[in-house]
Amino acid sequence: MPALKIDHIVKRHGTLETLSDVSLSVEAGERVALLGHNGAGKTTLIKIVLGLMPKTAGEIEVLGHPAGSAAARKITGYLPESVAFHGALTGREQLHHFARLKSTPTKIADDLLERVGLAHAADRKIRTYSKGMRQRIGLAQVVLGQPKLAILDEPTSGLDPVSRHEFYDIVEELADQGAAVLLSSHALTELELRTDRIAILSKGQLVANDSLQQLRAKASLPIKIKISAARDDIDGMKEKLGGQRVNGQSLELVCAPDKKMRLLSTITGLGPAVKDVDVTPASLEELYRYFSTAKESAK
Ligand SMILES: Nc1ncnc2c1ncn2[C@@H]1O[C@H](COP(=O)(O)OP(=O)(O)OP(=O)(O)O)[C@@H](O)[C@H]1O
Repeated sequence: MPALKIDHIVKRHGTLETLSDVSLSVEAGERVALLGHNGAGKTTLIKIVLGLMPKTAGEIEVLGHPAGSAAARKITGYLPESVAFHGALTGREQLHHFARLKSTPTKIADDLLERVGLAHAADRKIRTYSKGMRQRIGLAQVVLGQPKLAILDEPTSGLDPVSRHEFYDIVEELADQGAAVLLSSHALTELELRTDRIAILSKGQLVANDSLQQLRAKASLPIKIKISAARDDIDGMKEKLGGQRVNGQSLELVCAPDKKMRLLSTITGLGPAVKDVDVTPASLEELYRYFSTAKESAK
């Protein structure tokens, strides 16, 4: 049984259909990124999963429990996009409060403050915290309940690169402990390595739902190959291989994925004339653009 099963969900606001027949599952231990333009329907879907907004049609289950039921809420952790805490409480007091609500020993909350890098500020009022520090309290609050499903809405917006990295380490630990993670974000580059599957919503429809590797195979977007020449014979190399000359000593080629191995074998055949080769497959950003616009251009 998947930890989260979203089955043919439809949401209408009056005549406006914001989710059209969306189906998506997340397994225990899996990290799924939910992507989409502004207004694509991500927050609407998340609110329905949490039971905060009624659906028009379809079913959602969290480990077999209906979305929004007490049993589903008990095993779900949620970090909203703009997390708000009581500014007059210290980080420790706030987390102890959550621990009591979740019937968890406060010692675990203290350990988590350390884990999210807030031990030094634990006894300061939250109103003195930066956005990143508040996000860390938010993540600690999610981890505290040992959720079976963690839903993180734009969790890293406003975080610096180091904090983002540490944030994803904790998300990974959560998944390693068996939680299913559904994470909405616009920060595509960081998601490439830190999620197992990518789901793309476009105008309320799920237009992609696969691993990065599978999405690359389906889109079959061109691959970039950059060759650095060992000697000053880049023009000779360009004559043999084609492509564009860049930065004096390098050549950039673009090829279809199924032509890659043949081209690489031609390049290695040039022997010591080639100093280095970089192969860059389609990035998540390029795939995202491809899948979120493919539907529109097909119309
Ligand atoms: N209560 C509501 N009444 C009417 N329309 C709504 C309501 N809530 C959301 N919508 C519409 O539903 C669509 C999806 O909105 P949603 O907030 O889910 O998008 P999103 O993908 O989360 O966008 P963002 O990345 O900007 O947060 C938008 O067109 C929005 O205007």
